[in-house]
Amino acid sequence: MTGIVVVFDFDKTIIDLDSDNWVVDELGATDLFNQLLPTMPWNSVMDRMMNELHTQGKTIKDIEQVLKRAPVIPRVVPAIKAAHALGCDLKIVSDANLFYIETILKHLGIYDCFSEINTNPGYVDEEGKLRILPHHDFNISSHGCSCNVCPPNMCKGLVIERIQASLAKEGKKRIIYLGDGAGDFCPSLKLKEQDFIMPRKDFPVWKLINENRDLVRAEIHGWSNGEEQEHILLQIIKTITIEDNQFLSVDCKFQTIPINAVHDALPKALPVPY
Ligand SMILES: Cc1ncc(C[n+]2csc(CCOP(=O)(O)O)c2C)c(N)n1
Ligand SMILES: [Mg+2]
Repeated sequence: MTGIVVVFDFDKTIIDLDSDNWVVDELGATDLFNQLLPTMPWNSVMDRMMNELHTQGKTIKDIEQVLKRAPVIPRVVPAIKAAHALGCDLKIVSDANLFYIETILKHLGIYDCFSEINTNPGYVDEEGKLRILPHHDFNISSHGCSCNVCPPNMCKGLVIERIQASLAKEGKKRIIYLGDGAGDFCPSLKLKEQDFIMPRKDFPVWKLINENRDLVRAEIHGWSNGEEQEHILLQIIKTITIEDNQFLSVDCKFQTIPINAVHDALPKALPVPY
């Protein structure tokens, strides 16, 4: 374990579009979706749309097939696998829903790379209908965030604060956060000096961060495409790992390996220290 937590947004950070719009558009329900949107919160529209699609005879299988065709940002899957293999703790924080995210991550073979998915609950009910519920039930109370950007159903900043509170106990030290949307601005403000924010360039979070640079304590590293995302993420992980092991590393022919990794790789019979 590296002591690094990597937090990924999902839509437009792992896949290259908004999963809600993708499902609605691909199943031919765009017009109804657009009619409903001015009348109720996004989250409630999605639940209602799933009800409509079920009534029209669209099955969970149909929805799964559409999700499995969602375009993935190139190089993101190898980047996630590499970050996991390097010992980072990977988590998702997303305003999509659990059913969509689990279906896509399993399809891509990276579901097991993540220790946590924080999102809107999504499950198939006894009638075979997909239900989508808010992460935070705004009918009972507001989540209380005053940043003016978070949607009523989810404040990602509160999720990050909960993750931060658990880090100290687990001995983890630093967060790398990747996101694109306005909802990723609030968690950016919660990150500390030792953390890293990776906003997608020219997307809403990029604009918000640039307008509020003095409020962001974390180091900012923008990315424009999957190749850049992969390169920057792995570079940050390597830099942190080297910093943390600067007195405890050996130079091998091709790369620097932390001494504890070398130790773990040696036969157990060798005397320690060797
Ligand atoms: C005012 C307003 N307009 C639209 C939306 C909905 N919305 C926008 S981006 C997105 C995907 C987020 O997934 P991820 O967090 O994985 O990027 C969703 C569900 C909203 N909540 N508020
Ligand atoms: Mg997003």
